[in-house]
Amino acid sequence: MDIFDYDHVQLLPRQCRVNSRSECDPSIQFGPRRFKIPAVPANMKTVIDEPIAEMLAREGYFYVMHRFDLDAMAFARRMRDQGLYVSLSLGVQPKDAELVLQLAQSGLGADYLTIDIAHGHADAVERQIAHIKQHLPNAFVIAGNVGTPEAVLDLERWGADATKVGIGPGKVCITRMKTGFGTGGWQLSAVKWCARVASKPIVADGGIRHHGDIAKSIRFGASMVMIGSLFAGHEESPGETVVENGQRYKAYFGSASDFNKGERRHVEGKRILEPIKGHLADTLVEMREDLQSAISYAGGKQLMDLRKVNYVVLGGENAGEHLFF
Ligand SMILES: NC(=O)C1=CN([C@@H]2O[C@H](COP(=O)(O)OP(=O)(O)OC[C@H]3O[C@@H](n4cnc5c(N)ncnc54)[C@H](OP(=O)(O)O)[C@@H]3O)[C@@H](O)[C@H]2O)C=CC1
Ligand SMILES: Nc1nc2c(ncn2[C@@H]2O[C@H](COP(=O)(O)O)[C@@H](O)[C@H]2O)c(=O)[nH]1
Repeated sequence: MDIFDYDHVQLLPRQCRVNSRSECDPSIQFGPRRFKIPAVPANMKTVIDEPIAEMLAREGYFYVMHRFDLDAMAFARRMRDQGLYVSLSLGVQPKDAELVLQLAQSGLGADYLTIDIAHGHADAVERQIAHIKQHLPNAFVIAGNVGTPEAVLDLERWGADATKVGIGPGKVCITRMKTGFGTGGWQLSAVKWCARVASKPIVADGGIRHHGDIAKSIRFGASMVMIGSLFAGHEESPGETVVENGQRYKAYFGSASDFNKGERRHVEGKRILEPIKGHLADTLVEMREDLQSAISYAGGKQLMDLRKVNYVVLGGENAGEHLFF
């Protein structure tokens, strides 16, 4: 099995087929909608809040609202009142099953539902998918997180419309250190191996440190990329603003950290500070432009042309063994 992560891989250019990068289209059809870019801010409390969700929905980006201390029904109603799509997160507790019933009975429904727990290859996820499919059959269900092809096959068989791949590669993850498990350090390979067996879209979740990592995720089979830290340090980000030595930061903490949970039980996340790098809208534009450039290097015009390029794996004893022409 090839083992590599984002920093170990570089994509190889193919002859350019456009006169301007503006001819390259990085949009993606994901479930019932098409979005400007294949990237979504992580459904974490220090990454997304209601104003950011509204902005993303209005501007043609994908969003997944977090599920912590949120009145999800009120949020869904406000989105519907503005003619915006509804994309919520769910756990696997009775209150999450109850929310599905409330969304169905109120007629609000949901366009996207993301079942998002630490160990998504679980009976509780199978039950939750079945519950959603029974009561909200039109909702596009993303389920995770998982880190193996076997898990992807099971979640798809259970009815998930997309699976989210990534156990422990996140910047505020400590799962690997606390439990010894995960895809941290080889997330891109995990995406590749999961995508090989998948018959439905894969969401690559965690470990993205540069915009080019989005193109790499697409190359290895992802259709959407979930990103926490790169989105957490903006003026609009919901985390607390902290000033240290004249530099402004936003707090970014894991959903399984004691900061999010409010208790020290099964803590698998930490808190860090992300330097504030400007406005979210500007980063989204830059991400789109960088993807347009990437598609042009791929010798293509569409996002999926990225899948056609060769790559090299740098460094290590396997260096040079992965030149696929
Ligand atoms: N991508 C990643 O690597 C990780 C992401 N996270 C994120 O943190 C948030 C909180 O996660 P989580 O604690 O799962 O959410 P929840 O607190 O909603 O827990 C989900 C349910 O699954 C149970 N559960 C959790 N982990 C396991 C496990 N390893 N084996 C069996 N049962 C388990 C929990 O019970 P009990 O608590 O009693 O065990 C609980 O009933 C989520 O958004 C999740 O995505 C968390 C860790 C890793
Ligand atoms: N192991 C943990 N993973 C977590 C926690 N909170 C969130 N996450 C995951 O991280 C990604 C974001 O990763 P990044 O590298 O882009 O910052 C997020 O989408 C979750 O899947 C946590 O407490 N522990």
